[in-house]
Amino acid sequence: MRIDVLSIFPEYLEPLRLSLIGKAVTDGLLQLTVTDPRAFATDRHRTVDDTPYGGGAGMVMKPEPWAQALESVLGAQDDAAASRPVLVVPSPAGEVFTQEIAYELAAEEHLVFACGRYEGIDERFLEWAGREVRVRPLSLGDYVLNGGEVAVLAMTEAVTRLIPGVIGNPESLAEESHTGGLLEYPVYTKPAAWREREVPETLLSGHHGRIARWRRVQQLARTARRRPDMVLALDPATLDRADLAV
Ligand SMILES: NC(=O)c1ccno1
Repeated sequence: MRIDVLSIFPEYLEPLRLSLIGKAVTDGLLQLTVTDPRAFATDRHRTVDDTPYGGGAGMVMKPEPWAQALESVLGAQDDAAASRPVLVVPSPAGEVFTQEIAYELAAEEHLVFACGRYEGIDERFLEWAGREVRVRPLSLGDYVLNGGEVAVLAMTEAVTRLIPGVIGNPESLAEESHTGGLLEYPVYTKPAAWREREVPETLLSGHHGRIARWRRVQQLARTARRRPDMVLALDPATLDRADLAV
């Protein structure tokens, strides 16, 4: 997978060089670049924003530096790419990013993230880009950040960890929250007794069937308590008779 990030604060993306994502790059599982649209601003002050037409507070990012920054990374892509890249635009006005979308994006060959700032990027840039790429405004949630960089860090981690070979043990992906429509069960490790608190005895039983059942019940109960919306969205076909007895 190739990921290109467009940001006027490239240093914000340095954490992507660390840990599992950094290792995915060194292992050749991920190509990662960061491009600053300010490099394509032609005036003496390298201006990338201006006042909004129609008035209003704040500044809007000018389309031309973004268009040239996008052209520079599309020009560098492997022409053999089977499908058009996805341009993810982090925005509070976007579709809410979910684990399901993370899996969708992890299946793509080429992602470009455009980290807008201020009041956003001139809409004509997104319309123009739509000729070459699939534009996808995405939001981390119903709140507003100062820019897209923090969202890109989160989305990039959520996506790249799903790329085969990035996570050491792919089985650990199978029982995570939001996989299968439920939140994950509580986890425990040594010591068995800690500050007068014991590990649930089922987990010490060695009885795999009982342990699996206990975990499933915990998932259902935790999801019902914390995210009743997810329970309502469950596909009844994924529930078995024992689940309905919870
Ligand atoms: N909610 C978000 O993802 C966001 C991105 C930029 N500002 O807010």
